[in-house]
Amino acid sequence: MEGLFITFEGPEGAGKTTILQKLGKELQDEGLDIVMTREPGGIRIAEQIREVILNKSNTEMDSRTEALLYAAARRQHLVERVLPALEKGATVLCDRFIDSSLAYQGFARGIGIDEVFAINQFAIKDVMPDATIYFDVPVEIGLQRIQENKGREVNRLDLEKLDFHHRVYEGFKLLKEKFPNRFHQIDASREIDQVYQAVKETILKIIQGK
Ligand SMILES: Nc1ncnc2c1ncn2[C@@H]1O[C@H](COP(=O)(O)OP(=O)(O)OP(=O)(O)O)[C@@H](O)[C@H]1O
Ligand SMILES: Cc1cn([C@H]2C[C@H](O)[C@@H](COP(=O)(O)O)O2)c(=O)[nH]c1=O
Repeated sequence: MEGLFITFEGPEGAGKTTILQKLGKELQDEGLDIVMTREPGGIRIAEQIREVILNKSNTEMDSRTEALLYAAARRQHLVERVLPALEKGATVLCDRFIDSSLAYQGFARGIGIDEVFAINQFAIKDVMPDATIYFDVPVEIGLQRIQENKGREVNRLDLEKLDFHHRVYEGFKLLKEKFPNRFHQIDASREIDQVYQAVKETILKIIQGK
């Protein structure tokens, strides 16, 4: 049996983690086989790589090193967590995946979307998401939300200049155009309950249409 691989993508503070956790739990309570996970991280080795990438003191990190570390964490997480879940027929909800690398490292860092796609092909072979829930929110609103979230630790990428975050947003816009069938855009600037309902309806349709 083959499961469904659904990724959540978008700029900082869009609400991906909050909605993924709440919806995943609700769907589990309804009896669906849901696996919730995140990138970079989700399993021990990838969490260790996450610490290296996001550590605020690693300011000297080269962009290509950064791209390779994300791809390495992705490979390990895919093999250890995502593929076994898909093989047993689960629906995997994953907080970020390859599109974040394409938007952040490929576009915003300026390495190039095609080049970053190529190193990720080495990591993921042909495993792409079945669907991507894209949380569309203006950069300033997302950044304000994370500033107001006092429980969240500020990481190295949060500290990038506003211009970088605008390029990330532009990068995601290009990806929406490149993958129109896979990307399901949600207006994430709305009240959290409205965003939640929209994401839930979208995901249920995807699961029912499987
Ligand atoms: N629609 C919303 N309206 C207002 N606040 C929101 C909304 N969605 C999420 N938040 C709040 O914004 C903050 C960031 O949310 P969350 O961590 O879910 O975003 P994220 O997309 O996972 O961010 P990042 O990728 O930067 O970690 C949290 O404090 C959360 O409670
Ligand atoms: C997977 C992935 C992530 N990033 C960036 C995006 C965020 O700034 C951090 C992850 O933090 P979060 O709070 O868990 O969202 O990493 C990236 O630049 N490239 C990637 O491939």
